[in-house]
Amino acid sequence: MPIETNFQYRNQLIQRRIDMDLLNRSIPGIVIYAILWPIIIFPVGFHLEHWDISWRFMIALAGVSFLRWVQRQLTQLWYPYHRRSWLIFFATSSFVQALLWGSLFILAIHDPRFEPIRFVIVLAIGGMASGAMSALNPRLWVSVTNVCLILSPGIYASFFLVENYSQGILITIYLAYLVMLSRRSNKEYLRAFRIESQLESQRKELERINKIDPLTSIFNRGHFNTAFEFQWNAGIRSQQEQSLLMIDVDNFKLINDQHGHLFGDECLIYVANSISSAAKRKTDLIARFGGEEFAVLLSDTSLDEAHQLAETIRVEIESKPFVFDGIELVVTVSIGVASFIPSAGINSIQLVDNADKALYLAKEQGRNCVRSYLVNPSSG
Ligand SMILES: Nc1nc2c(ncn2[C@@H]2O[C@H](COP(=O)(O)OP(=O)(O)OP(=O)(O)O)[C@@H](O)[C@H]2O)c(=O)[nH]1
Repeated sequence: MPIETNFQYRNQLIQRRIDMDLLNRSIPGIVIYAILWPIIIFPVGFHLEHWDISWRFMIALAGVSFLRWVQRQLTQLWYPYHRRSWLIFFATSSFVQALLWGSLFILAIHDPRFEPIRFVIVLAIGGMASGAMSALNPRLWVSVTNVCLILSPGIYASFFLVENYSQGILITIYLAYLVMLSRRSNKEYLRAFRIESQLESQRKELERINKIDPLTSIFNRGHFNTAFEFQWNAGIRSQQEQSLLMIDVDNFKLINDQHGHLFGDECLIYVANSISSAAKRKTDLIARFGGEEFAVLLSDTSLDEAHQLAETIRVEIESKPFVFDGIELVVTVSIGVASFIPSAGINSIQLVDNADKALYLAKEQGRNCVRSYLVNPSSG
């Protein structure tokens, strides 16, 4: 993936995670915003005396909560296709609900009909503002706007409708305190989030390093063993033939001795690349098995097909001289091939043993050749 696309993708994942945190943290609010009003008015019988305003607020608050609940249910279908409209709907619906409570705040402060429930409304609004601040914190603009919409109508009513300045100042200080707190917790949230993402990418990198041979950048033996075991067991179910190539560089000790270890290392990289360019199927598992030995596991491949591929690899390596540091060298490999249809009675190690035996035969019979393990391997 190009760096820019990778960055965009990572950024998308981060935005998605933040939005889902926002959604999940706001779920309790969906219920609380809707049920708080009936809890306040029913016990004191406010709805009997002022049924008109009571029912209007009840329907409005429950309606917005219902829409927010519907959005939550549709998130899986909606969010991936149109994140922007999802976020706008989320913010608008929570702002409308905050504004409804803000209007109740004005009424509680200056409308005499609200006298019996004034204290409870103020208490509920104070709690709700601080709850909204922490729940909506993943997006600072959503939490700050929400808190402002809940509390600023109370500030307006205190200063301009009932001229209770100390009350107005108190609510203003409370609002400023919540905004400051909101900024701080948002910073902490993002910091924790960044640390978590860094740890996650470090974990993935470690996992990758654990699987990869640092010299040749193909899989190492540890990963090969795990993947081989997995593929073998899958083969027992599917009854697909599994073939294994064991590839060994010929006279590699001599190459090292004559041209040095650095040259030898580059030579191993060259061989690994040549094998990778010949064994192209996504299911081919290529690994460095040991020093100058490589293994290729081919699933759903017969012995004949594996032998052909081994021959292609051998010819490919032999035909293009390896050049490093001005030195040109013809490198050759010997390859042992073995094949099995996995069954519960056969240990996967048997396939490795057979491929090793065939490799040994190839070395014995002059190197730079391919030998297959048959019932009688010498007939390969
Ligand atoms: N440069 C380098 N050499 C390595 C590495 N791993 C193993 N070797 C060397 O590979 C050589 C393998 O030698 P041998 O096992 O005798 O095999 P060979 O010389 O290839 O002989 P045949 O396999 O019989 O053709 C040893 O000298 C190891 O030190 C490595 O990562 N880099």
